[in-house]
Amino acid sequence: MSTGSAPVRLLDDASLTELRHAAEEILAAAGTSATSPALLAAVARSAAALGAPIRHACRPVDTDDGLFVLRALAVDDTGIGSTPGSWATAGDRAAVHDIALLLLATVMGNPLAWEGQQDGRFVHNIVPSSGHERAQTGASSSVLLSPHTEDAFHPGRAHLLMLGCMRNHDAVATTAASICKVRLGDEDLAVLARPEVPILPDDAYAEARGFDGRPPNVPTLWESEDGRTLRFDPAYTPLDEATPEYRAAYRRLSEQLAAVSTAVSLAPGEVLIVDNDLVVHGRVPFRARYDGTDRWLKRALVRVPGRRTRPPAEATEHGYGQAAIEAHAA
Ligand SMILES: O=C(O)CCC(=O)C(=O)O
Ligand SMILES: [Fe+2]
Repeated sequence: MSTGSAPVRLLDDASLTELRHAAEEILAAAGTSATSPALLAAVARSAAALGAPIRHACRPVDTDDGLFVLRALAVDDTGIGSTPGSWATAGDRAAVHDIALLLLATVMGNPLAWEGQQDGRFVHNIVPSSGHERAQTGASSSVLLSPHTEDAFHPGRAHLLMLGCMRNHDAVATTAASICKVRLGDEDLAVLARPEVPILPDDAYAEARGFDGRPPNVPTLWESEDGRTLRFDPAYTPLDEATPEYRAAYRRLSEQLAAVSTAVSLAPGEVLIVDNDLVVHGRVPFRARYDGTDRWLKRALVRVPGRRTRPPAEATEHGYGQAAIEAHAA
């Protein structure tokens, strides 16, 4: 792993003021960043009125890194208050940043929420939580969060993942590895395009994990109309059910991804945008503080209308009974 030099996109002062005012106005009217039809309508209206420099900064990923960092609203470390001890107690803390993230997400595409995750909110709080130190979810800390496609178990998963940093005193890095940088032989590519094993719902989805339908087998890597696409989550893939040939190809893919992995240590106000079809992300281990000064990220998920990266067979998957909710009507 190397310390990354992620492409950085800046916003000029006028655009930052524009974004902040838009977010503050919506928050003042709604009084909360929790999901409501009125909030989503206000976000849609306001996002449509944002100026050209913001739109330009939100253009699609345009390098082989499959990601970029956007310097968005400055974060007032005192003003946002202490880091919540879990997503469940975060409520409306730093809500203006929730709405700014939702505005940017709406410029990039259509924000996505899950009925079974974080109360159906469109912006999630990612903080280390006591008792979850070793989990393979955003709430963990002391273990490596393995590289994964976000919500890989589901056909409605996001095209883009956004991680906005509120606080990160220990410079804990998010990891990212792009399939564009991986070199695999034709044989491995062909093997990994076969649907041989399922990807099971991760621990953040209690209800989906109890779903009693048969898990569909899915490909790991394929060529789509819009290029090579990856769907990868080794921590939730029962590889022992795959053929030795598949396991070997999967191992080579994992090794290659590890070799090209970069570390992005976000500073407050920075938003990491990851293309979820090209890049797997994770996080290095760290020691949680549990004193109100812990690392704190805001996460948004985005569907990009018109993307042709998903195989037609995904349309028949049950998604383990989980409903993906899009913020704005198509
Ligand atoms: O904490 C991080 O840097 C990434 C966590 C993660 O995988 C996520 O929020 O989806
Ligand atoms: Fe993730």
